[in-house]
Amino acid sequence: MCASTPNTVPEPIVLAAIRDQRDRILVSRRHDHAHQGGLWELPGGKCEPGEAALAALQRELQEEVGIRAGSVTPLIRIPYRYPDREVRLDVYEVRDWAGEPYGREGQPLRWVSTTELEGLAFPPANVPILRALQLPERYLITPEPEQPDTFLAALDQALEQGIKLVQLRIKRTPPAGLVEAAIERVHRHGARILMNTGSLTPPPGADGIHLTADQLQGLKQRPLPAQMWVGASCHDQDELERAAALELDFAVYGPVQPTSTHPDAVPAGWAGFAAACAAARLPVYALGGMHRDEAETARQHGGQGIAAIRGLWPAAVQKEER
Ligand SMILES: Nc1nc2c([nH]c(=O)n2[C@@H]2O[C@H](COP(=O)(O)OP(=O)(O)OP(=O)(O)O)[C@@H](O)[C@H]2O)c(=O)[nH]1
Ligand SMILES: [Mg+2]
Repeated sequence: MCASTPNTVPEPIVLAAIRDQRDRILVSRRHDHAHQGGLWELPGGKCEPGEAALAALQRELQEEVGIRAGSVTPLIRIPYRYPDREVRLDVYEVRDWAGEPYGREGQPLRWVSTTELEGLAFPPANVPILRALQLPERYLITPEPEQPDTFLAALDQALEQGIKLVQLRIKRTPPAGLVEAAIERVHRHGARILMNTGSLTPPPGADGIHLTADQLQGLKQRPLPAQMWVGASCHDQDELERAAALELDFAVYGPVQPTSTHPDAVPAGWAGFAAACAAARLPVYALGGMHRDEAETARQHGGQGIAAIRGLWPAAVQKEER
């Protein structure tokens, strides 16, 4: 439900990220006189008192763009405080619908790729929503590279299986040429690669960095420009808040389930993960004991998807390396 009693802020808003088969998103332009007027937006609006979120979404879609949504899945929830109002944006992904969208209130509509979204002016609350639209459901973290050939073969296999975001996690000196070869392979598959090596400066060609929780603590500002991506590992609400305050692109949160790599850590469970995501102001991946097919579960709990080493690294090679 998106009901609110008179004294509970923020105001619940439902938004639709309508995605067509070419992976384009439908955006509309807000009327000049509206709150955040003149900016681009996702269709949607305020829940009426007592109205369930999905009912509100269907009503807003009918009123604003004249369609009826088919399958609807949660994408992200963003709490945001404007100087004059506080909102909670619940964004749902809509991949099929009945009717042909048109601006029923006379507003201009456009279908744009997730890259083109970057060039449009949206209300500031939408920044993490745009990132959520660009991020995949699975985030592969690589095991420490040992044998370059075996490592690169496994990486190829993971990419062939559809991995679109890779964290190259290297804690020791890597074999010569391995980083360059990994970057080349990732890009060949149209995927992105973030470095987790302790350095805040990515090597040429890499798409950004992934910060450890310790690195996150030490930072006063976002370490890279907006066109590169910065993710961070978080274990509690304070760290998630810090990652959002530094305007990072996403976080991983865990452990969500028990994991052999951190046997002493108390898992948050899915309920704990859901609570963390609900308060976070950026996309969050579930980490710790995740299996490849749990991305949907993570989504249902308000997450972006799953992050994993073992769960996403090709099994055959994992066995060889043991
Ligand atoms: N629809 C929409 N609203 C957004 C977005 N981002 C964002 O911060 N908002 C804020 O969410 C609030 C709700 O927006 P709305 O104006 O669409 O509400 P509504 O359709 O019920 O309109 P109404 O008040 O004319 O009935 C506004 O304060 C708006 O600034 C967005 O992407 N789409
Ligand atoms: Mg609206």
